[in-house]
Amino acid sequence: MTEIPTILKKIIDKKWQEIEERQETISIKQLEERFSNVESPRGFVRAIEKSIAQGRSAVIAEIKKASPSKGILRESFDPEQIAISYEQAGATCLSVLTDKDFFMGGNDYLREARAVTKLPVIRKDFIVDPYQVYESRALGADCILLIVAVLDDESLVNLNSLAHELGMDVLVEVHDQQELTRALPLNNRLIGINNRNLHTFDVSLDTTHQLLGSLPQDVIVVTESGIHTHQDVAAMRAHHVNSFLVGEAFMKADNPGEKLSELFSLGEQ
Ligand SMILES: O=C(O)c1ccccc1NCC(=O)[C@H](O)[C@H](O)COP(=O)(O)O
Repeated sequence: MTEIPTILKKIIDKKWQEIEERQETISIKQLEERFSNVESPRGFVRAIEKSIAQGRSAVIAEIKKASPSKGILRESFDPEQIAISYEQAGATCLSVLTDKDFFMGGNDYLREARAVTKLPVIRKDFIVDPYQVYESRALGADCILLIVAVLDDESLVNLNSLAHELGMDVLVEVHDQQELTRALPLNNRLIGINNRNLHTFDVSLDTTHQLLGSLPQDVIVVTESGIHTHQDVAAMRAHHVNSFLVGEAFMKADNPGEKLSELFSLGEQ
């Protein structure tokens, strides 16, 4: 029987094509030459540590116009305005989707959002090749996402080391025990537990609750996807999960920043 590719496989196939095309336009050497024109990374992990030390939830507020599972999330989409509203509402960091084909994102959105705030920004994309790590740094990203499900062990180690060498932080994302076992030897400070199964799109917050017991004390857990209510936030905080990556709930609100304040009551913690 022919294997039916999941959306994740389609995304990764398309990524390799995109990388090939971009390399023809601009080389790694040229990307490196751009580093001097972008501000040094802002300290993504440091900002999260600071929020947690102050007893606040560290909210990584996402800017995404669309997603494969939900289609268009927000018709009126202005990354600069959204970024400003998140910063005013007390977000700790920003997450900007740069994938164009499946999320209607863009590299310019990252540049624009970062330029109008002081917040550290993660480039939310599907990173599979060193070229994209250089590109992320040249864009001004403060952190990159590495999704364990789409990387073999060697690539995971190499991409993680390269990002750190270039001064960026890394959010290593897992969804199950097997992926977590592969992620732990990296000794990364930040581990994201994605509550969304990227093959089926099923979302369950139990994913975070179930994996928590397998994490060392010194790891900061970021719970990702499917956070919509006060109860969702409270259940995580009750288990000492204080870092949240939230997209859809904010993107569907008239005012994303107001929704952030309402969901996290940041002034009151
Ligand atoms: O969201 C999708 O449909 C999706 C499909 C395939 C790969 C990744 C996908 N999403 C990335 C994310 O996990 C979310 O953007 C992020 O965690 C925020 O989730 P949410 O708050 O549920 O928008």
